[in-house]
Amino acid sequence: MSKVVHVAVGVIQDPHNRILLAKRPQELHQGGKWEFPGGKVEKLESTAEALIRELKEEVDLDVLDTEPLMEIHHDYGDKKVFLDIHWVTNFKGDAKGLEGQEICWVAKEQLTQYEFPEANKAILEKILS
Ligand SMILES: Nc1nc2c([nH]c(=O)n2[C@H]2C[C@H](O)[C@@H](COP(=O)(O)OP(=O)(O)OP(=O)(O)O)O2)c(=O)[nH]1
Ligand SMILES: [Mg+2]
Repeated sequence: MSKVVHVAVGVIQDPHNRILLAKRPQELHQGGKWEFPGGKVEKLESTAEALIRELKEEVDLDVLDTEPLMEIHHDYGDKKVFLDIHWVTNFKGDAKGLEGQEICWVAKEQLTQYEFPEANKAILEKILS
C-alpha cells in the first residue's frame, strides 16, 4: 500500500474575483494540467505553514490569511492524495511563476475551460456553486 500524499492547496482569489491557476510541469504527476498552487505538507509542518511556504516558493505571494474550503481524498491509481484546500483572499505581491510554470488569473466563469486533475472536479463545483 502506497502512502497518502498530504497536499496544501490554495484557491487564490483576487479583488476582481479571478482565481490563480498554474500549469503543472509535463514531467510531474498529472503534468500538463492546470492546478491551484500548492504542494506537499512536510513533516512537522501545519497545513497553513505549508501553504504559506509553497505559495511563496511557487508564485511569490505572501499569504496573509486563509480559510478552510474543503478536503478531498483521491486515488489516481499511481498515487493517493489528500488535498487540504484553503481560500486565500488576503495576500500581498504580484504572482509570478517562480518555477518556470505558466500561471494565469482566470475569471470564475471561465474556469470550466481549463483541464484539471480529476480530484479537482469537486473543488470546481464548490467554487462555482
Ligand atoms: N498543488 C496542487 N496539487 C494537486 C491539485 N490537484 C491534484 O490532484 N493535485 C495533486 C497532484 C500531485 O500528485 C499532488 C501535488 O503534489 P506536489 O505538487 O507537491 O508534488 P509534485 O507532483 O510536484 O511531486 P514532487 O516532485 O515534488 O515529489 O497533488 C491542485 O489543484 N493543486
Ligand atoms: Mg506543487
